[in-house]
Amino acid sequence: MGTVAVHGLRKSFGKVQALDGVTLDVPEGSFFVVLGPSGAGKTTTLRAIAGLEKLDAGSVRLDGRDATGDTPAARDLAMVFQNYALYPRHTAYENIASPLRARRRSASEIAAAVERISGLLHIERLLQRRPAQLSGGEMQRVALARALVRTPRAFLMDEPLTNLDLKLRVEMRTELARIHRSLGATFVYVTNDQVEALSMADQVAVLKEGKVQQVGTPTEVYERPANQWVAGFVGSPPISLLPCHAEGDRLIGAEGWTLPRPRWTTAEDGRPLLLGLRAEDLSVEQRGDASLSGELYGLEPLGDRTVVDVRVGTEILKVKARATVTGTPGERLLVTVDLDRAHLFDAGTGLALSEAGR
Ligand SMILES: Nc1ncnc2c1ncn2[C@@H]1O[C@H](COP(=O)(O)OP(=O)(O)OP(=O)(O)O)[C@@H](O)[C@H]1O
Repeated sequence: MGTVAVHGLRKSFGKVQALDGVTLDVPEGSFFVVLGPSGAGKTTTLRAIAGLEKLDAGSVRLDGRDATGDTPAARDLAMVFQNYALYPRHTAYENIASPLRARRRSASEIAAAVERISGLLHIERLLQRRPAQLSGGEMQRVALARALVRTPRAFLMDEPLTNLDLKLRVEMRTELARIHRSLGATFVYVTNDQVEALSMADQVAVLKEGKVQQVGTPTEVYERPANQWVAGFVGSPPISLLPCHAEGDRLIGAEGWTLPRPRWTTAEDGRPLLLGLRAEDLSVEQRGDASLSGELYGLEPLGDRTVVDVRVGTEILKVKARATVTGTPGERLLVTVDLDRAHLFDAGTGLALSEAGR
């Protein structure tokens, strides 16, 4: 077992509404990521699940049973935090074994559990060392092993990779996803890093100002953002959003450009819209029927590719191009648009328009 479900969570701190009706359903065994910017209410959600936060309203169900009134201990959940201090005088083995010792497990049971988790984290060689004899990355693995050595109902993880350098963080992402598969346990993982979320999650819940904006697989959240805000938060470089409206079979930009109206959109003529274009759905190197005219604003070389900033009226469009692309600021450019992959949002509500016709 290991399902976690929260319904209508509300929590305020003074004037701040940290949670404003959060409802989530975490399936058993899933890697469920709660993604949102700083202050969105991610940690508060996790603490509510763990029983560490007194709620104003809402319920928490664990394995289908109401656990809203249960103590943290009775919930049988493991919290994994950003900072995990190891006991400096103890070896890695003793550190990893400590949660099981505290629960008075037998020596043979402890040895088997430590051996298993150390194997998964590739730290068997380090077990007799003390923290001072470990590198930062090795310490992080030992700390993770200590958190994962138990088999609670679910693991609640609060940005556990934040304090690592970029290289190690990328490595640990792959490791955590692999460990999740091996353990088959339920992970509820909080992060503000969209790459982390998209690369590890089975399901992503996007949170903003205490409200769930969208829940879906990483592909759904990226390819079918529920609203303009999710479209802007998920994806790098950020999606370009251009004010426009439909008129007959054309889209007319506020900046004066026109494009063929995408076949799938149902928007009525004249309604204020935002056209969302991701950098990889735009090109300055190919020619197509649907194009926008602009001028080169800047180049951002990223090694494997270059992001070309193109100014269309007062808007800057981000376009992914080959690393070798060149140009001079101010020169005229045509940006080809893949309208089948474009997004349209209601400019008033920010909600994505129905894509039933796609
Ligand atoms: N104990 C507290 N007292 C007062 N305000 C709090 C408290 N805990 C959280 N808040 C406020 O509630 C809001 C949500 O905080 P929370 O820590 O859940 O956000 P978060 O999404 O985890 O952010 P971060 O990514 O920065 O950790 C924030 O505005 C925060 O300032």
